[in-house]
Amino acid sequence: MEGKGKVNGVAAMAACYQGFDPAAYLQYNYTPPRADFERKDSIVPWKLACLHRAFTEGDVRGELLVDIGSGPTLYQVLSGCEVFNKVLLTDFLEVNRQELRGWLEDEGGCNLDWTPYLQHVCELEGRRPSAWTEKAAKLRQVITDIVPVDVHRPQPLALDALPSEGADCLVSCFCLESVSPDLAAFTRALGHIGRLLRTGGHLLLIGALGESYYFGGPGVRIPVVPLNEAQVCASLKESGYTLIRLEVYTLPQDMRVGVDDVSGVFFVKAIKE
Ligand SMILES: Nc1ncnc2c1ncn2[C@@H]1O[C@@H](CSCCNC[C@@H]2Cc3ccc([N+](=O)[O-])cc3CN2)[C@@H](O)[C@H]1O
Repeated sequence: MEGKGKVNGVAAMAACYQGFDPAAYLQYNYTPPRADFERKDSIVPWKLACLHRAFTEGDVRGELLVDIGSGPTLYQVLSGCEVFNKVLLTDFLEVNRQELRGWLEDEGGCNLDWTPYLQHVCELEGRRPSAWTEKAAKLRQVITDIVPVDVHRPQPLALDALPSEGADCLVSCFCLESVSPDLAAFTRALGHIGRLLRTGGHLLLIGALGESYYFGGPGVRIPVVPLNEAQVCASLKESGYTLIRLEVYTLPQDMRVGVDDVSGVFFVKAIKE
């Protein structure tokens, strides 16, 4: 029964994603108030600070960074692009891969202006905000490809997508809990992506706490497995990671804008044993 339930749950989830609307999703989550660089308690600056610290504190190094479930967003790799000379972006939907290619090709074909994000991360790096053009060029230089991914497959990427030794670092933001029908599927997915990571490589994981649904577009209600910190830590341990740091952001009331029922956001830095 569990096997049958597993297939139906994952297939049903994939069906939900057919209505995903990148432009709406970006509007819901990556514009003010959730992305307000003037507000100390806005969510996006908190996420960017976690990622900046994690990538620059000296233990994360190597050749290849893979972003699992990039969606239509780039913020996940704005710090990592200064540390790795190869960045692989991945997503399940062609509409999201197309959104990312639109930015990469720099012909105005994308639905969000990433300039304020680039400027903010430059400031975190002690650079002038006007260095954002150099950061954009750096990012366009290190992104090697934008490929399909399915975290429910034991091999989430095509076999030729990675070198045999695997990735040196994985980053994944708001993906696993949003594509898993239940906690067991979330934990299995963590294990699947772990197989893409070399032993001793780092996992940087951002996700939602207490989220049971979100809107991936007007009227596109997508179920999410609600997680708490203890479940995240237990799933990491069960999937072969050692936790280095867990940080939690609790949403202020005015960050609850009706596009989901998220109560908090977690940031995890872990290492694959
Ligand atoms: N089987 C699969 N394998 C890999 N990726 C898959 C699969 N299926 C769908 N995908 C891919 O995964 C998806 C990633 S976007 C998931 C959105 N997560 C929830 C949303 C995000 C969000 C953002 C910001 C804040 N905040 O507080 O600031 C809160 C929240 C909470 N709501 C999407 O790209 C899909 O294309």
